[in-house]
Amino acid sequence: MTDKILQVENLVVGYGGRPVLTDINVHVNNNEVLCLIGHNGAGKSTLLKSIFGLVPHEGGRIQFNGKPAVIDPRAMTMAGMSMVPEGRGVFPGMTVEETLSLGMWAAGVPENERAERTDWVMSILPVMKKFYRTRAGDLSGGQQQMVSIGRALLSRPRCLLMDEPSIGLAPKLFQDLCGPIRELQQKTGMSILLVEQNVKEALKISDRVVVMKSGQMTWEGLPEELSDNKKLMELY
Ligand SMILES: Nc1ncnc2c1ncn2[C@@H]1O[C@H](COP(=O)(O)OP(=O)(O)OP(=O)(O)O)[C@@H](O)[C@H]1O
Repeated sequence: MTDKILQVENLVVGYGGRPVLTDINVHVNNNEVLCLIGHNGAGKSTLLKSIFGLVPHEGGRIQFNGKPAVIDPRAMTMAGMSMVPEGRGVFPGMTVEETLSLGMWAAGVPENERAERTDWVMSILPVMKKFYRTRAGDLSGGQQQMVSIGRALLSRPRCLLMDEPSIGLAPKLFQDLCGPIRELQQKTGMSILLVEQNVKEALKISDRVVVMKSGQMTWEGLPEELSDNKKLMELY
């Protein structure tokens, strides 16, 4: 087993011929939380989408668990990757129970394992039990975010991609979510690639940080190196 669960080399991605990621090199180790930060439009979401097979790349390569990644999110899920998309991606008309069932179907979880998987996710995010039969559209932003994270965990990923989970959440709610996520990551040895604008909270649960600017990686280091706001400003 390689110590790098994910390796991205010389990645080039664009939309309609316009380059967005020009030469990205980044890796995620087994059992670590890597925080990816950068200003709006730097290309963070595009990077996550290309890693998860939602957006094709024009150059470079992505290796996941020692194998080339494919441009097929379902295949990537089967291979052990999962994504919490920006904006949560829950269907307002579906209850939490239905959302999780659909998620398990999409992730190819065998029918006889689905009850146990649901129980496992509920044990990580127990507050979800309270709104299990509520339609996602009737939930608060924080509750919807929990559903989105719960759904991503159902496949028991080895690597979880999270795109700005704090968006639309009160800072306290995001703090409340960070604890169980870090705990789960440490318990399972899962890796997390976390894109976050709430840098202060994100750094608290991260092992390493990369900064992205205009489609390129511009800095890599430890969270404590960014505790000084001045340094952070320089890098942005
Ligand atoms: N589907 C798309 N088609 C065309 N251009 C796109 C598309 N998605 C993103 N872009 C462009 O690619 C660039 C990078 O966007 P991206 O969303 O990856 O950045 P980001 O760092 O995640 O920004 P934010 O923090 O605002 O979410 C932007 O200029 C954006 O307008």
